[in-house]
Amino acid sequence: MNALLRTLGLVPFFTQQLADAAVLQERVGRVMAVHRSGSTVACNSGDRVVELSSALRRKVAIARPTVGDWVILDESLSRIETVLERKSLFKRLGAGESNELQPIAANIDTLFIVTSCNEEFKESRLERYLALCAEAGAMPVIILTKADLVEDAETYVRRARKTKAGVPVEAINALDPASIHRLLAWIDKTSTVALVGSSGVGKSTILNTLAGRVLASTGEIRDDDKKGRHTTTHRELHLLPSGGLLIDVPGMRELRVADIDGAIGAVFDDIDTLAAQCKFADCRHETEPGCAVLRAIETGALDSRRLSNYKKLLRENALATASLAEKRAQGREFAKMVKEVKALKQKKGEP
Ligand SMILES: Nc1nc2c(ncn2[C@@H]2O[C@H](COP(=O)(O)OP(=O)(O)OP(=O)(O)O)[C@@H](O)[C@H]2O)c(=O)[nH]1
Ligand SMILES: [Zn+2]
Repeated sequence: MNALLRTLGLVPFFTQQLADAAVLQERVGRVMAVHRSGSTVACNSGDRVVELSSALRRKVAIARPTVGDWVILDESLSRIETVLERKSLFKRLGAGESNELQPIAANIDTLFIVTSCNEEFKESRLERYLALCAEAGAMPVIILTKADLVEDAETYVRRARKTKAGVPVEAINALDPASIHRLLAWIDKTSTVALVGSSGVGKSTILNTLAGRVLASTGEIRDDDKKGRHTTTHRELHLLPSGGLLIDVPGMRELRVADIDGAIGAVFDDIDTLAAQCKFADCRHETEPGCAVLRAIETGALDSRRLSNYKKLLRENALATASLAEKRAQGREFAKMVKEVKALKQKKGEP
């Protein structure tokens, strides 16, 4: 297989989808960035800014290419014709009118959930990210920055570990390159890692140190242009000198998602296991007698905060799922109406 494309993360999962070797050599590429004027696609012959084919433009948002996608270009290498099946996908429900699912980043193998060892640290936020990660199909790693500023970083590590059984947790000082380089253990040569986390937790610092150059501005005022901080606003894949790719995903915290109760359940499987022992099969773990979940809270085995957050995420998801279902039903109604009008016109002999 081609070395460059492999460096960009082209693994058998994608090559298996390509029947034609020539296409593989010439027309396959990875979407490195999406901007207003088009998408930057890296392929064998270099980077090109391309448009979407008219067929792709007509498709629903979720089927259109996003950063991280593997695509096939047309023969002139100026348009994306096909989006290959995705290994994983982060998506969100568009706000307001366009209440439809939009792709955020595709083919992410590992999600670095970045938070810091101070009052910014919140288990509930971690649980939300973990559910989004499970839904997308990526592997989570929790990164605790600013471990150098506290005496009890271990306390934060313990709290982070409790958000999901088995989730890896790394405490680092993002200002110390040696500390950051420990993260390379989680970045394979062909894997793609995304960074998420609140503003100021050290995402740009991690990105810049791993990339070995300044890609994103950090919170400090830069001497060279005195421009000061500007928050990362676009999503772009960066190739790391040590192998692997990294992307900063801004604004993922407010991702509204629907249809993810399975992924939420995967994060809170400890509560589901307890719930199986409740006296009533439909126990809501509120005031019911014989509730194993409430008993676990009483004995201190389970945090009441965790149960509240579980219920909150399920409620939010139910609301979003209902609005998405409504939108889909409206779409179907509209399509039916168009069909009926057409049939009527045909009957009347109108064009
Ligand atoms: N002492 C210490 N400072 C850190 C650490 N990580 C980040 N900082 C500092 O925290 C500030 C914010 O870091 P950034 O890397 O800009 O944070 P960010 O997550 O990229 O923020 P946004 O771009 O707003 O999303 C900078 O001044 C960093 O130098 C750490 O582990 N230890
Ligand atoms: Zn119960």
